Amino acid sequence: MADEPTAKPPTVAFLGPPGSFTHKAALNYFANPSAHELVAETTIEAVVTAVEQGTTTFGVVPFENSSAGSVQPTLDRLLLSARTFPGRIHIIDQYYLPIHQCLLARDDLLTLADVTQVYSHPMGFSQCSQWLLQHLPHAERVEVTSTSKAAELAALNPGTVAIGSQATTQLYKVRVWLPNIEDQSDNVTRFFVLHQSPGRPTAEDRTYLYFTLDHSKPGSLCQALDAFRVGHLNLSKIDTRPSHLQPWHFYFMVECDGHYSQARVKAVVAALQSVCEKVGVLGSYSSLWRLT
Ligand SMILES: O=C(O)C(=O)C[C@]1(C(=O)O)C=C[C@@H](O)C=C1
Repeated sequence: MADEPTAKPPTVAFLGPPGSFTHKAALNYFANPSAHELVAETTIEAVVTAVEQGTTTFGVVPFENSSAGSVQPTLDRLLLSARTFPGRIHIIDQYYLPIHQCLLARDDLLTLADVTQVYSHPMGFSQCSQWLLQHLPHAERVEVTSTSKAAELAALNPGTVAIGSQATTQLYKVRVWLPNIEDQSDNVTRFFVLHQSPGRPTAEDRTYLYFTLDHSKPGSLCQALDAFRVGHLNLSKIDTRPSHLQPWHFYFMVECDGHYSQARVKAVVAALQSVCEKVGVLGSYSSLWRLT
């Protein structure tokens, strides 16, 4: 008798290659390894595309870091998705991961003076900028798509090092030369979990949304922000990103209290719609700090 086809587990796309901090966040969040298949993508944009096109069930992307700020490729790609395919992608949860950066090197590199190039993700460089100025001012910085890609390259190229996670030492031929080189020891990155269906309300939620307005009208931003004051929704984050529609035109990306399914959030979104050119909701998720 032919074997029954076994149901494939849900897939989770993450910024790869394996050994990135996003990989660690995905492993921690989807803690039961046999219930999910983790799939490495080469860029943050590719993770979002996979969720958008339904080739993966979930996606995990870095959103912001406590010392380096917002992860702009994530903001821009989420914005593009919301504008091109409104409602296709939802942020359904957040996850916080402490980030400890290591200087990673091959076994044959013995003094810092011999380092010619340092590979890392732009956020890795930003989190270690003081350390780099002090210890490797002479080395060229080469930005790559992730800290695990950096480790992979440092393993292959003599004279180079990487800034990244200790986890890469089990995957690539690099060792931890120096641990904890981040400028702030309480360095934390917040990640978003993406899915095609919205998340259910919990006891305390936050909503991430965007709007744009007439930049030539005095007080238009004030009017938009006033909708949150009137609706008693606290704001926890605000960014501006270029709209790419015309020069010097921006989208505002805002995180506020509440779940989009609640009347109080819907009322604020309706108020925004009456004063803004465009408004969109990117998702609602628990405001709980889940940290390991
Ligand atoms: O390069 C990685 O390892 C990533 O997972 C990306 C990323 C980021 O974009 O912030 C994630 C966590 C750290 O803040 C550094 C880099």
